[in-house]
Amino acid sequence: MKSFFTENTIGAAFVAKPIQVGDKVITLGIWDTAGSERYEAMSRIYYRGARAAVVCYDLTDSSSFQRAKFWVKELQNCEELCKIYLCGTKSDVIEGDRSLRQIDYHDAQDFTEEIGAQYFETSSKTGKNVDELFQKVAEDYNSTAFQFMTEETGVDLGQKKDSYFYTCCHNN
Ligand SMILES: Nc1nc2c(ncn2[C@@H]2O[C@H](COP(=O)(O)OP(=O)(O)OP(=O)(O)O)[C@@H](O)[C@H]2O)c(=O)[nH]1
Repeated sequence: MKSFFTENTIGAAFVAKPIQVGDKVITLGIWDTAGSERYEAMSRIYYRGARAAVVCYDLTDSSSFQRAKFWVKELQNCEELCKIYLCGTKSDVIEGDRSLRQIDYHDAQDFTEEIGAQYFETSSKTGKNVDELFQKVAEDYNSTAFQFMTEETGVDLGQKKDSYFYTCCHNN
């Protein structure tokens, strides 16, 4: 998720975010990929091998929810091990005026349950729920790291500090 007031993403932007989980520090490697169709092929490069994906949509724009569904399907088909977090953005806007909400909270939650994901509503403007979302990603990663150890022979993710994951935002 990007900082507030940004240019359109072309390709992807990367940031490393260390997060304290118990007595460990998990450093998330976050790729912020372009949400627009124009950069679809490029976005695919970044989610390969991702352990988590935050698929964002704009709570005030129903077409962005449809687009988020597209990415969810794509991730489910291509990245079996990738845990999905669905994220409705611009919660500050709908808190200011509820009539601007285009996706009902319960509909988003139902969809999230259907796909076995987790749902968050955030604001990049106020920062609301953003830390909570990344904290959850890091905690989930930490608790499944040992499971991956058995699948990836020779790679001890319990010792490895980085977990690479990506976000696909579509707020426009
Ligand atoms: N009020 C409010 N505006 C937001 C929020 N998040 C994004 N915006 C605005 O929405 C517009 C698009 O935001 P971006 O973060 O560039 O959206 P994006 O979907 O990631 O766009 P791409 O990078 O092109 O994929 C910008 O004008 C932002 O300032 C938010 O949480 N609240």
